[in-house]
Amino acid sequence: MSKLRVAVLGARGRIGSEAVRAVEAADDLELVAALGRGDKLETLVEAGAEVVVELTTPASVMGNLDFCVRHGIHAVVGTTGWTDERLAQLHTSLAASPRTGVLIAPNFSIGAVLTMKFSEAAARWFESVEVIELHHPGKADAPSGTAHRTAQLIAAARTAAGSGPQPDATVTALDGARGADVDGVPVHSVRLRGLLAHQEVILGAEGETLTIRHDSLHHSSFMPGILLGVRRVVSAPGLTFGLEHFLDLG
Ligand SMILES: NC(=O)C1=CN([C@@H]2O[C@H](COP(=O)(O)OP(=O)(O)OC[C@H]3O[C@@H](n4cnc5c(N)ncnc54)[C@H](OP(=O)(O)O)[C@@H]3O)[C@@H](O)[C@H]2O)C=CC1
Ligand SMILES: O=C(O)C1=N[C@H](C(=O)O)C[C@H](O)C1
Repeated sequence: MSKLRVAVLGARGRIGSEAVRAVEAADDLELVAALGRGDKLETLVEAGAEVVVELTTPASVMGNLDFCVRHGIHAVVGTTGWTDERLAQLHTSLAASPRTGVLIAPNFSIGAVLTMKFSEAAARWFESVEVIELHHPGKADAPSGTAHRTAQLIAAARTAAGSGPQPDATVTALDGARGADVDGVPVHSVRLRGLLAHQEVILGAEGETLTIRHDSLHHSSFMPGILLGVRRVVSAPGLTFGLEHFLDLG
């Protein structure tokens, strides 16, 4: 059986360099290009890449995806910074290339995907909920894409359940003390030497709290999800948002 031809964009970065090693180690995949900033995207076409793994920066991802989609190259995207406007732009590009698949995964680790699922399921049962994400100090964006998505899912679940606004009697606060407001859910970002990628969702009701915590201790935690995405995206045309759509979570 022929191997799937895979390229990595952001190949010299923290997660990109790990992805290069993971693709090289997979028997059914062939690494045909490993590009960093300044390298020509045309190399992807010359190398015959069928799938690109996009792990760059929010400033680069849209241009890279536009090129891939125009050339019918499927993409597995871990880069953060997704807004409704950006997703709408991507939908428009994909409409002109209907056989191309793009997976955007706010987080490729199974534990993080489950954290989002569990938080969404728990949200309706608790009056209060806050998200704390903790990352290495080299991270460019805050809050993390995972925390943003988690808060959106929690907020949607609360709305669907008819939950009211969260109790909070704060009258005065220093700027930032109550975190960022994502659809009514406070999200707090910690940047600390020694950490990699961690998240806690704390839910509270009268007399009890529930804490759902996930820790990525090494970039290897993201690799099974990236490889699954690469193998599945070739037969999933259009936009898939979230790795959970490629997992059988019951
Ligand atoms: N979904 C998930 O599970 C995960 C997502 N991420 C996300 O992935 C992204 C990268 O994270 P991380 O590896 O830590 O960041 P790094 O800064 O370590 O890596 C990004 C790399 O992309 C390169 N780059 C920038 N622009 C381009 C371009 N146009 N073409 C090719 N390469 C480019 C950078 O080069 P230079 O250094 O020269 O600027 C750098 O080497 C972030 O958005 C992060 O949040 C990270 C981990 C897991
Ligand atoms: O930059 C990182 O490191 C990570 N980015 C993603 C995010 O913003 O959620 C995924 C994971 O948290 C690691």
